[in-house]
Amino acid sequence: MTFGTRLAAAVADRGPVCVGIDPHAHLLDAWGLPDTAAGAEAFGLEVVEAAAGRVAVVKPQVAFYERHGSAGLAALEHVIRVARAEGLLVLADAKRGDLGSTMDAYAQAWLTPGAPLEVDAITASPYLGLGSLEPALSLAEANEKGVFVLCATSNPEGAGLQSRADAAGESVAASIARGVDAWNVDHAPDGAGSIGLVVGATVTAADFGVTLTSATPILAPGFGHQGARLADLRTLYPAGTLVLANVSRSVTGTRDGVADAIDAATEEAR
Ligand SMILES: O=c1ccn([C@@H]2O[C@H](COP(=O)(O)O)[C@@H](O)[C@H]2O)c(=O)[nH]1
Repeated sequence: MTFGTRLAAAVADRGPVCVGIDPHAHLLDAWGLPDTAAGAEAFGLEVVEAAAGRVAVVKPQVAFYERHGSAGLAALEHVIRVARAEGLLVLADAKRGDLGSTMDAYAQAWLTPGAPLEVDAITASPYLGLGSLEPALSLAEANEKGVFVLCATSNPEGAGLQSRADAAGESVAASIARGVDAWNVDHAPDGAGSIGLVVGATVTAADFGVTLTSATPILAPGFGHQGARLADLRTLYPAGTLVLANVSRSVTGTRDGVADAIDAATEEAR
């Protein structure tokens, strides 16, 4: 079954909340864990335990494991394995992006069955041109995986670049959205696309000239800590779009409160 179809079924079953696994040093400290690979692993496993059966997707932020070197990557591998075994879809926020032949290697690392870091989907950066991501999109399709391409990001610095328009008036973000949508229409005629866009909840897609469609799933970071409200989910994104509403710091602030915070987030999003 394609990633897009699995994602649509999981979101229909468990709702749109995606739980971010971001073991910031200050969170490890608040949880009474060491700022080490072992601490990040324990954090990740506890978040997975709380998320399992509650939400469709978890999103480990790869940077917080990479900062611990090879031990951190081993910890991430373990967290990913346990999450997938628990029936969660795992979207690795790796933001990979490079020229085609290197992009192919990134895709082999993350999107190949049996690879140590195998996940269900990754985030990717189109800064080298959307076409440079093609090897990852093709491998994702062959292996029934997904890729979420940065489009209009939630950070305040993003718009300065992403809203820049070409001579015809099309913004960078709109051109990425159009290209991803065309891929999904071509490759997923049933309408459940496996290639998504990252469109932050702190921005308005229309301000970038971006049209969101039902063919293309959306990863929406920016809820909670960055200021957007889950209660506004349906006004922020058009009806009919499959949206993953990411919450990271706002549900992992206290070690014994993660499950309750996830339940509250799910309720608010509903
Ligand atoms: O546009 C983007 C793309 C990715 N992110 C990532 O999402 C989480 C947000 O964490 P919060 O604690 O919920 O703010 C984090 O991993 C970012 O790197 C984003 O925020 N915006």
